[in-house]
Amino acid sequence: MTSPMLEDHRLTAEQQAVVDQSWDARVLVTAGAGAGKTYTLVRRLDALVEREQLEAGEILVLSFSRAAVRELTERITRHASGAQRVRAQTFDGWASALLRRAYPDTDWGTLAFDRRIIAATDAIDQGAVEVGEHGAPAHVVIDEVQDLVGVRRDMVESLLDRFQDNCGFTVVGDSAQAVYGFQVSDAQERAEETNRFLDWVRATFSEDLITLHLGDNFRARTEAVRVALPFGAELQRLPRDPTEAAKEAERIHGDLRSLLLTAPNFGSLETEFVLSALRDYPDSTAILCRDNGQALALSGQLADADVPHTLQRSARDRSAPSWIAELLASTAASTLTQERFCELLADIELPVDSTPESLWRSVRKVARGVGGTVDIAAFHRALAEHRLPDELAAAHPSSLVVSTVHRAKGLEFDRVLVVEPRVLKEPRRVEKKKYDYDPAAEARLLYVAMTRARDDLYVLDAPATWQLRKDKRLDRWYLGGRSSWARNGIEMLGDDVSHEQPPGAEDLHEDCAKLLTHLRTDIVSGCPAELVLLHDIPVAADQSPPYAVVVRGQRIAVVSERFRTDLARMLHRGAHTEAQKWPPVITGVRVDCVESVAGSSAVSEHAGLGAQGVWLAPRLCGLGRFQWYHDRSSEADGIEGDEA
Ligand SMILES: Nc1ncnc2c1ncn2[C@@H]1O[C@H](COP(=O)(O)OP(=O)(O)OP(=O)(O)O)[C@@H](O)[C@H]1O
Repeated sequence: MTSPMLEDHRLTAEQQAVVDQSWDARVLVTAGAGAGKTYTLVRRLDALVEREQLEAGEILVLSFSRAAVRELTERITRHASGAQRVRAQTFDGWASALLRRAYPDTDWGTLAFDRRIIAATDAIDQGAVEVGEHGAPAHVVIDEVQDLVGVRRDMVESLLDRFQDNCGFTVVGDSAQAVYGFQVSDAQERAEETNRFLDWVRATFSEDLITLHLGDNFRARTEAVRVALPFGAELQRLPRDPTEAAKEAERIHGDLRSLLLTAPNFGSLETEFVLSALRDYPDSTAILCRDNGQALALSGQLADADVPHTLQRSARDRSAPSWIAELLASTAASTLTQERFCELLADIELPVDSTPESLWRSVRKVARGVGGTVDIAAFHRALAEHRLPDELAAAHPSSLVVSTVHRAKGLEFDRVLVVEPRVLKEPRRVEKKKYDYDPAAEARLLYVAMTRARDDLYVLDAPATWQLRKDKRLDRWYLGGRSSWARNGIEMLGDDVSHEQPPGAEDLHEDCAKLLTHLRTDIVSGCPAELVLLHDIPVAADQSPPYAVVVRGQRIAVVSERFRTDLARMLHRGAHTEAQKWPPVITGVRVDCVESVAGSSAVSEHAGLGAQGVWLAPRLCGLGRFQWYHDRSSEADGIEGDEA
């Protein structure tokens, strides 16, 4: 998505002013969309290392999402010179690493994300940062501060507060792009969160805070994609009073929507002409949706029409690329030198845009061995504990991405198709004029969507999604039907495939090594898959029976306990006399990628894969559709009519 940005740009005077501040300066940078905030940050990192002589480890770079961190890391690799070793991390990634270092005996992996952040805030207050590997930071850089709300805001405030005597910072944000307020569930608290971090920075560091603004827009290369930019300033200035702000935001949303509807209409994904226009485009395209239900529906339509694309994952959905398992399985050594590491990678297919050297740098961040080597046991542990550096764990996007606007924040594409937004309705008066949606969030989302394009902005017909709903208990979308109890499909998530054993190990007749070769060589992203019921006996009282993951008639994995439990909860209809029925086949599933999995060496050895304790497994995505009859020709009846 950002690959065209290989060139180094000449900084504007405003950008240069950010870069030129000394290491101990407290700098707040505000700017609209596409003003070059992230780009300027990378150049600032260079200056901090080269001119201000800070060590890479003394600079803490934090951002909200893995996509943003990947973006920052890619830009550091491309544009930075001195700052090559500076490491950007998500707030959650940094907090987890801090806790593991400070309290190595606690199993932090079992704690919910927000609880970990709260524990990390406590750890900061107890002095855990100072005693860590790099000690107190000399400079903290934070991108996207507008999304710093709730417990994460508390954590960063504690951090800056604690080190304020001897630490500079550069915080960068655009309040017009604050779209993660929903992390705070209470509506009143959420309204109070808007601009709260920025207000805190201004109040706490009022004496020497340097406030700078970037006024240009460099992303938009055509007039057509600049239409939304003037609304940035209006969104930044929303009134403080919640009722007034809601009214104003509703007006802005209406204006943005009208403008979008004047953009060329791309049509509907049901038209062959539209599908081929997506297939044949050589540069990057994003289809931006209001919610994941729309994204699932559109991605399903593209998959049915064989249009290659990626469904953008959630920021928390981490997967480890397949080269890691292949590398670890290819050596019995306990440490690797850079030379040996690169030599082993020569025979392994690597992700686009990465080199053995860039991967070496990333791996060394979590598996530093003595004498400049990589420690294999530490690398294995990082893989098993899901704490690979963010840039390794983020999925590499394809040239066509279907994403929610939330997941596309901070990214840019040559061509953007925004799904036609709904008209915001008058507030329902049920609860004293309270809105059942957040008008300011809706307006900001539309602004973010309309400012992602470099060249072309289109409006895309909204797909029919009335049957798609979210099961909040499970945090999954499902395909409903006319009756409220209808359940005709289930959203596939990243951890729906069992990682307990290597694929095939549960079946004594299967040759696991052969199956892994099949996964490595024949299974590609986007492969259609189905889930096939293995037998009718539930694995446990609260779980469904097991399902096999089948691609082109071959079983390549089995589903996880999480999937079986969620399916059982989704299909359970309370006390009734009939025996629970399970869909014999679930179709419409796709392979998102083939990923690396770390497990016990005894398990891998037992499966005939050697003692390294690593293997490959498919990762699934898409909307699985329940086929209640073995006869596939009755698929349509199954989807609409047969409520489980
Ligand atoms: N001085 C410059 N001259 C030319 N292009 C620039 C300059 N600064 C940044 N750019 C380019 O402008 C585009 C937008 O920059 P960037 O993504 O850093 O903006 P941003 O403010 O972080 O965007 P947003 O907040 O909307 O995500 C990038 O392609 C970047 O390479």
